[in-house]
Amino acid sequence: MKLATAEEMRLLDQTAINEYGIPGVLLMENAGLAVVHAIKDYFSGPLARKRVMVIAGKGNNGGDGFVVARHLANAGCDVKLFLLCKPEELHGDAALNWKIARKMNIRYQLILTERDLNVVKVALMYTELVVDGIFGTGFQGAAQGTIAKLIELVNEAGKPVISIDLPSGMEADTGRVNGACIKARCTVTFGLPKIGLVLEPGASFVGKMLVADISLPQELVVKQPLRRFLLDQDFCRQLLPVRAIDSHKGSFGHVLVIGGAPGMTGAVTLAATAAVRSGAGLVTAAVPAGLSSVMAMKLTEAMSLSLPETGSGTLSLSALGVIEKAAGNKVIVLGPGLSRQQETQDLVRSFLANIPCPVVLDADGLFALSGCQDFIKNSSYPVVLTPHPGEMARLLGVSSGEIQANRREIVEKAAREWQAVLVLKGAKTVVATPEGNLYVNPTGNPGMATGGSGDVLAGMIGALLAQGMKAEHAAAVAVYLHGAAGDEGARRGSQASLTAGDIIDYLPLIFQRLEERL
Ligand SMILES: NC(=O)C1=CN([C@@H]2O[C@H](COP(=O)(O)OP(=O)(O)OC[C@H]3O[C@@H](n4cnc5c(N)ncnc54)[C@H](O)[C@@H]3O)[C@@H](O)[C@H]2O)[C@H](O)CC1
Ligand SMILES: [K+]
Repeated sequence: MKLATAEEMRLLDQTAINEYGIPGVLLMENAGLAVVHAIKDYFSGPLARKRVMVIAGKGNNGGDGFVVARHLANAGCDVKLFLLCKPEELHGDAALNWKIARKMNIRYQLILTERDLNVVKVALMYTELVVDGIFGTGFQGAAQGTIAKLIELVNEAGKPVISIDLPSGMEADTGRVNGACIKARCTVTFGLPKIGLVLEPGASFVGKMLVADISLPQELVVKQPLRRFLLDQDFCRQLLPVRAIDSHKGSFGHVLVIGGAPGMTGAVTLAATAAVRSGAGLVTAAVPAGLSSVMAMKLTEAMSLSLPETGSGTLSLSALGVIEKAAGNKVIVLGPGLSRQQETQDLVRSFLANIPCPVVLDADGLFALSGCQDFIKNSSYPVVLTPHPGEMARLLGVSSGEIQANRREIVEKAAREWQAVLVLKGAKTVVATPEGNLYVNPTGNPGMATGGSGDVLAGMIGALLAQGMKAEHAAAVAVYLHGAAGDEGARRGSQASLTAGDIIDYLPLIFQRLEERL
């Protein structure tokens, strides 16, 4: 599903109005009607005598609210309209709909100062539903003063809220919530979902997201050069490699997982097993020589390869020659359980200086990347980086908090500068590409914050890459399936008890769902 920024939505609006001659007031009417439809669904019955509060701001989001108030009044609702500005501050289509609401004698109250909030407190006690038309895509920064206090009152009252276009108090383009924000039961967004609705923390204020058609010409929406997408099953289904009837092992590529260190064989095992379970034709786990017998015990479908090791049993610099020789026609997953031993880190940097095949760089492999991101820029093979916020923070020399507060901007900028596909893990993992595409993943749950989960993802990305998928698609589909498998595991067990191995165990079921209807 395509995602839009506030500016992209405004341009769509303006083009619909200026080139197709669709009056803005018609778009507003359709927006309001879509919200009324959601209200009817909420009450699942006639609206007569239902007590509904409509809170309207001074922009067109408020204008949508006036349309809602009008239709609810017509349906016999007991509507209370609260306006958060002086009527003379309204303009355009919002002012027009305000005048109509006034002509219909819809009761209203101006909420201009904190003193006026007492009326809101009483109304909240009696209302059955609140409609939030305070702020939409025009909102920036943080709600202040009386409006901030009003939002807090609404949230404290605990009554169900339907938000118009966006929960008021969050930013459309980032999902940032810098202060008070409406906690909605449902958000009716118009035309296309705004990016902020699917990024944390904003996504947690949205409730159920409904995308309403407000009669923007579909051909206009389709031809818009929008490059951000919310991942879904259909998107992944159409990208999954088809397994031709006359396929053989070689048809589905070879993943070479390189990593492991004393006491850290589990990471390589998980990555290799996940690659097998994600459709790779062949998988090899390349580990320090001292661990190869352990790996041979732990792996069945995957092969193991002994590499030269340091005195402390980690991969040595002299493994580079073996790796480069083995790299032909493979995809390398470099990092699981690698360790941060100095010589092993030097090995990674030497490898990155002359990348011999598509590579997924994860975990301690990312640790070595710090300071030599430029190596990647010159790679003639695709590179996928899979940092969690802490690893990204170290690569950029900022705090994890800084990363989490600016996930989208940071990941898009880094993908462009480093010329790599960047998977920034965390709640609502985002995948960014050097060309400026962005994929937001809705699957996954906090139970997946468990040791080995990242190794599984790295192996899955490697497997889809090995099957010939474009790097950005391999990363996006793997992220979606990884989260879906984790959701299945949490649903059938619990988030707390979910293990990385569980994620692998549910991959067959998740792939089966994708393969249906192929
Ligand atoms: N195609 C569509 O998507 C349509 C959308 N519609 C609705 O229009 C709004 C966008 O309207 P706009 O007037 O541009 O912005 P808002 O209503 O969000 O107005 C916000 C208002 O508040 C001011 N403001 C911004 N930040 C703050 C702040 N931190 N504190 C206080 N005030 C703030 C800002 O200056 C604006 O004036 C969209 O969301 C839809 O609901 C159309 O109705 C139909 C087509
Ligand atoms: K709103």
